[in-house]
Amino acid sequence: MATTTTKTGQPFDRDVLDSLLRRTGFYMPSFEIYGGEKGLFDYGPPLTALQSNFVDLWRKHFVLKEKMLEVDTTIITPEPVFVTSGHVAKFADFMSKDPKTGEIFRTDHLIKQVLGARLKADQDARGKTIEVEKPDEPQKKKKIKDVKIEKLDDAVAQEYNETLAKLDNYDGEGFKQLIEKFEIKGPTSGVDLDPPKPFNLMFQTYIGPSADKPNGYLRPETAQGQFLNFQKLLEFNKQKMPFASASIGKSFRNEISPRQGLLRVREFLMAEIEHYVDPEAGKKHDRFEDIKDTKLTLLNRHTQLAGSEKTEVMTIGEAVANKVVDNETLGYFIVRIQDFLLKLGIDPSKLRFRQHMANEMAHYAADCWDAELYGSYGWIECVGCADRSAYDLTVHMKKTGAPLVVRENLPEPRKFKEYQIELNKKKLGPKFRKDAKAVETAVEELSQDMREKLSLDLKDSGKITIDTPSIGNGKTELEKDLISIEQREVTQHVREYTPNVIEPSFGIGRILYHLLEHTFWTRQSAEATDEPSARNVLSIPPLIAPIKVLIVPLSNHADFKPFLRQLTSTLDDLDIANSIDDSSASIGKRYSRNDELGTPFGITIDFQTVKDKTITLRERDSTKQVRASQEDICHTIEALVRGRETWEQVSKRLPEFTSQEVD
Ligand SMILES: Nc1ncnc2c1ncn2[C@@H]1O[C@H](COP(=O)(O)OP(=O)(O)OP(=O)(O)O)[C@@H](O)[C@H]1O
Repeated sequence: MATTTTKTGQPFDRDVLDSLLRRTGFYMPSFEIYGGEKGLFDYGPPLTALQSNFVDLWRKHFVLKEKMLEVDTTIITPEPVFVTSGHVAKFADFMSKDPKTGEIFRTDHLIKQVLGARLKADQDARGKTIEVEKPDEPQKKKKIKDVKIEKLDDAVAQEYNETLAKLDNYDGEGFKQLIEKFEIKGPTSGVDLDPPKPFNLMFQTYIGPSADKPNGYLRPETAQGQFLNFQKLLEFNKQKMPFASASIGKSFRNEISPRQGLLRVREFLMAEIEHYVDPEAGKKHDRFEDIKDTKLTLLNRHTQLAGSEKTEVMTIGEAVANKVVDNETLGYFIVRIQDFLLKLGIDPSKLRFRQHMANEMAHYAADCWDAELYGSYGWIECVGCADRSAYDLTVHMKKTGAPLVVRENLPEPRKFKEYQIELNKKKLGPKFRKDAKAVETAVEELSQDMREKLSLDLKDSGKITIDTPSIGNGKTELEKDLISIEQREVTQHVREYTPNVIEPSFGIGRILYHLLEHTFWTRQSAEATDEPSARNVLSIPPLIAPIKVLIVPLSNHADFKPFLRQLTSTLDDLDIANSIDDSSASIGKRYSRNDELGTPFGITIDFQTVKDKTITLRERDSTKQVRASQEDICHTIEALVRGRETWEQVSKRLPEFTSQEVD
């Protein structure tokens, strides 16, 4: 477990938070009464409400503010879509099997765990001090290093750290070599592991009753559904570029070994944006100027490749100008992601953006940064922000023929020279028969540079050789009676291009779990009660707290009932989630239970209320209270929940109320 502290500087204890979350019904293992199923969790009322508030905030922050086109596409996806997108071939993690115990591990996680444990043992051995008596001064004790067998050679420890810093950069062969080099064995058996094998993470399924073999998948991301609707969305946007689509929905990944609670699950809610941008305009962003001075904590790929995790703080303006971040649009979204996470209540000191290393990125991606959050599981990717170039739209267009392109009328006709190819189809068909189409496609895909080179070859030798990976030995020869390549002047009135895509991709469960870790702390000064958990607090910001106000009557006295009814109905009318606790527990205990649920405000109704219609308002983190009329308190709560006023401002404006009875 990584070391982390709460906002008050106390060591964070994951077991305490976990037991709080389970006891108060934030989440529970799915199918628990059937024994449960790894990597599947149900959210109870507090976490479901928190998730809804997250989604609401996300829609306001991104979809509404950025005028995105939100879509809701299907989860069940026919196989050809994921064959074309490359997921069937490549959406895999490497797994290592222990031949003796049958246990299966995700290879990179196993290596990380083993090297991490060795480094920890090394640190313990180096840092541990034992006390020995100096023979000449028996009364004085001297601290010496306890050199244990676990202590690593300096060079080895450094190599371990360097390997861990760039672990995401390895593939199957690389992992195999690491396992051999570092002598990593089955953790329980101690025997050699089978060589790492790729395991595709998609769940396969049968669509319809007549399928005799699996013919579909549950989507592992929402992105493809958005890409396939590109043409319709562009039309909806009146052909105007740039624009973005967005989608919030469930995704599914058959994770090899889901062992990190809510962080690695097999079914999870994602929120994804696909922002389409003209690559020729340098991926500039209209509002970059507004955010260019925002500071970010960045861990770039060069630092990681040098075996270090040292971050640097710089403005996004500097990062883009120095090409640390590839372009303005990518930079704009990195800043908007940071703004969102901070609004949510993420601790800024536990947020960094890490750049992907070359091998870690999909081969088509131009640049990719993950928002990583720090917690008891170490640094964890919670939002990916990738420049996917034109890859997805291009492959789907090639496969289906659908014009997933932008066509723009040029203000002035554009004249330029290009190499054009003509094939003699009368001869091509009979010569290549079933392969003729593949040859034609390979020719059409030749770049202008290649066409120029081949036109010279054709002139010199009367024939050319092109790459045709799906035919014979992968090369095809074409003689000049089959093909001609000429440079011609072209006048263009309409420009046609495939947009590039910048994709911020949020895993909602991972962010929510970190929010809970970041906002959890234990109150030291509370009164002792007979509940062991009484002092735990979740300081979830009012904006997204599941319930905003708890209403507590001093007792069950009938005189309090009309006030309860009136208050709850006023708060309901203001759209402020509230609950009533009229149980017989002491007011202090009732508030403590709600501090654990992250409820930011509490209202007490007491005999003073009956006399003068005033009520008290308590703030969760400070436990301070103010007293005012019902109307004033309800509007104050509204201002606090909508972020129009802070508690500091309220506590200066309204008279403080002190009562031993309440906290
Ligand atoms: N198994 C999972 N459980 C929960 N959230 C997930 C899971 N896999 C991915 N996510 C979330 O979806 C986001 C986008 O997915 P992406 O494909 O970039 O993740 P990834 O790189 O595959 O993650 P990892 O390397 O941790 O498996 C991640 O940032 C994360 O928040």
